[in-house]
Amino acid sequence: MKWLDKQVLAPVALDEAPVELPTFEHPKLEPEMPLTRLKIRNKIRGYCEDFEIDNDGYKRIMNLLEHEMDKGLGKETNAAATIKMFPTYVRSLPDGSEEGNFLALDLGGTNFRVLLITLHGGEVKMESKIYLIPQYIMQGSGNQLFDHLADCCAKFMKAHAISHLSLPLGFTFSFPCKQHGIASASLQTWTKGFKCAGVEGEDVVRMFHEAVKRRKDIDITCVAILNDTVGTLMSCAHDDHNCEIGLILGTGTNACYMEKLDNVELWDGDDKEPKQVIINTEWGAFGDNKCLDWFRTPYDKEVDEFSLNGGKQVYEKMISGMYMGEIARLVILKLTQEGLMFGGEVSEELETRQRFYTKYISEIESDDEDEFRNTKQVLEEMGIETFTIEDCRNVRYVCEQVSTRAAYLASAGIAVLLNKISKPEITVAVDGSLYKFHPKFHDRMVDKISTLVNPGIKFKLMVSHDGSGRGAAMVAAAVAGIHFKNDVIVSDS
Ligand SMILES: Nc1ncnc2c1ncn2[C@@H]1O[C@H](COP(=O)(O)OP(=O)(O)OP(=O)(O)O)[C@@H](O)[C@H]1O
Repeated sequence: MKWLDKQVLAPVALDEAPVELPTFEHPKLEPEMPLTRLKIRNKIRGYCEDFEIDNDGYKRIMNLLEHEMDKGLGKETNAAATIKMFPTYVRSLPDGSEEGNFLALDLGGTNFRVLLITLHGGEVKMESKIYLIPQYIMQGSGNQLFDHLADCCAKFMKAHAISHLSLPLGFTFSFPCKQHGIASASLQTWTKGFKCAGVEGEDVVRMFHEAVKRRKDIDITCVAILNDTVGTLMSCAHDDHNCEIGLILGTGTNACYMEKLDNVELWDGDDKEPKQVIINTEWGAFGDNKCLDWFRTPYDKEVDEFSLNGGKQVYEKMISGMYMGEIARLVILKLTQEGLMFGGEVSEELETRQRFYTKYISEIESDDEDEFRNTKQVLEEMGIETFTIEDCRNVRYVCEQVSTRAAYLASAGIAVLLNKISKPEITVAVDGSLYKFHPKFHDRMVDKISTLVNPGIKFKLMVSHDGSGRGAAMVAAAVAGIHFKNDVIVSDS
């Protein structure tokens, strides 16, 4: 085993100035702790203190976010707004009586899925298959991407012996899009590692239909395009009628909510009842106008600099799974280079971009503090030859700082939406691996939202299972006219 059982202190270069005894609560300090370790912890805290934002700071972030959202909703101000607040053309929520067979596609992050969904008597049956999108396609041409999607659909339909059927399809496409109707959306900008040429500004439903036509062996009509936040909200609202917010905390982050039509100056659809529409906020772009620069750390700036979309998705880059591990890696690397961890020995893996996976943060924060079994495993995987229990404690501290800020930033966003909706009881549907697998994300969010939300609003965060598939089928059901019970579930412009 490479880690050291004994508390061997790493040789560190420290100045000899008198050290003030720390008063901080975490990491817990044993009274007999050697002074050198206190000094190291003090220094590590110094490097991490920019991740700590007090409640006044979070309230300031909320004010900024609300201001940006209002700009996004306003007719005159939308063009210059960073948060686009796209109306989705989904006007009301499912009631469980939707019926039929549907295809759904889910593209938006690490995987592409094709699903066959049956809605019947409030029950949902699903069969699905995940298909990889190779890196060369993620960053190739648009036609290549859509040909690949159509190819996966054809393979799936063949495998399920449904190639001869013409089923309605709901397409969950989780990138910032301006919708022109329920089945028409132009991509505004690629995010989350995608960069296919010739798609930005184009209608992605049209491009998908063209790819289907090019191959001639399948007949698919996309009747609805939606974002994964909308799918998440629809899927959860099927079971919980207080659900009015959809939140994604996965590769990226985004949220949608039900807004009154009166507040949506950009609305160009009909004004039938219910006078409301789901707004896809695309809040990941919050901060792209530099309004959050007052608390961004040098690590955030470096992550941005080395991303495919520099200067964009600033809020997303401080919250979501695609970036969180990388932020932690940069902090740990810096601390090691400063001689504060691992005896100053930097491994090749620690120097490699994207090598410290966000799932490591979940594993490390799940650890039993006496043993640090997961942390030791992660450090071994990171090629760290020699480390102490104190190093494990400090690595965990860094992970906690990075992930807590992410949870609190997402909480500030949710508090803004809860205050906007302002109903006595509101459920927030949440999906995404970061939220589902991080051991403390949910609890930290509940704590922080409780301190930030207006009094009199009760909220619940609820995991929404497979929203991208189920939600897409529910919207498709409404559009395809198979569901007749509701007057209007969606409306086309
Ligand atoms: N155990 C884990 N703990 C925390 N984060 C994780 C874990 N496993 C995966 N992730 C992060 O979650 C992201 C994947 O999210 P998800 O599985 O929700 O899929 P996605 O559809 O790609 O995301 P999105 O909905 O944002 O497009 C990865 O970027 C990864 O960093």
